[in-house]
Amino acid sequence: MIRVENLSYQIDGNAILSDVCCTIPSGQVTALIGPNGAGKSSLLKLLGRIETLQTGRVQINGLDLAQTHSGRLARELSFMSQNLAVASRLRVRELVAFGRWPHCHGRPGPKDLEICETALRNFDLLGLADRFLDELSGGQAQRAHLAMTFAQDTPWMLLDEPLNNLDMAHARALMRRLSDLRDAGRSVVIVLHDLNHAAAWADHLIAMKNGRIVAEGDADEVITPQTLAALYETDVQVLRYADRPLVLHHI
Ligand SMILES: Nc1ncnc2c1ncn2[C@@H]1O[C@H](COP(=O)(O)OP(=O)(O)OP(=O)(O)O)[C@@H](O)[C@H]1O
Repeated sequence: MIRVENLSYQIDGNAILSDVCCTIPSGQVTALIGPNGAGKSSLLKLLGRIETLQTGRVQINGLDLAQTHSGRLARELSFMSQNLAVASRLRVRELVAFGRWPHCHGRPGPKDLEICETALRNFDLLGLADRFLDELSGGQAQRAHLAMTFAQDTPWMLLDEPLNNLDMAHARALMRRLSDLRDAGRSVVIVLHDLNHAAAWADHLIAMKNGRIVAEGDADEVITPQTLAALYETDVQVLRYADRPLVLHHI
């Protein structure tokens, strides 16, 4: 599990996260939801040690985040950012191979090559493997970064809005793949704006607003008209489909 204790975070004196406490269960898909600016990415970046902890403590499977060696951490968790920094003269295959760095330190063996090939195949990238990253569409680039993250093959995956730019078929395929990983014992923390993907696939949801957690639980506990109206300050209808909440918010 990830245990978050009394996490507060400021930028230039402004409170971004205030006294966040939560337990993120292992072996589940946990979705972070909430309006723009709620603090979801900030929390995820602190969990992935992309940003440095200021106040509070985080333990990941018993490892103290602040004390863990970078090499060890990179074998425990992978992180995919919302903002993809694309190094243009890199080919897709080379980007995906970077995912193996924590395991092989630049000297890939047969197992590393096989994992990269599987990641390329799983994200529909075999035909694009030798393309430069700046020759890809937005969704193809997103899939290339996802393939790199999958190739890292860690017990925990932290993904910030991974559905960005993905068409509906690739979005559903990704969520299915995450669900399969969960069934194989992996743990996923995912920032999602699409509440129906959260309702359909997440085992646990954490709703954030103004740098605080305002609701937590399974989809039936969190995806309610009352909670969503308070969270997003807009009217929302919640129906049911396939025994899950279905959110209507587009008209
Ligand atoms: N580098 C920065 N400098 C100043 N303020 C920042 C910086 N990064 C984030 N913030 C602020 O921190 C708050 C939380 O941002 P964060 O990106 O964590 O929200 P979010 O819930 O992920 O939002 P979104 O859904 O829009 O991606 C926002 O008010 C944002 O303006």
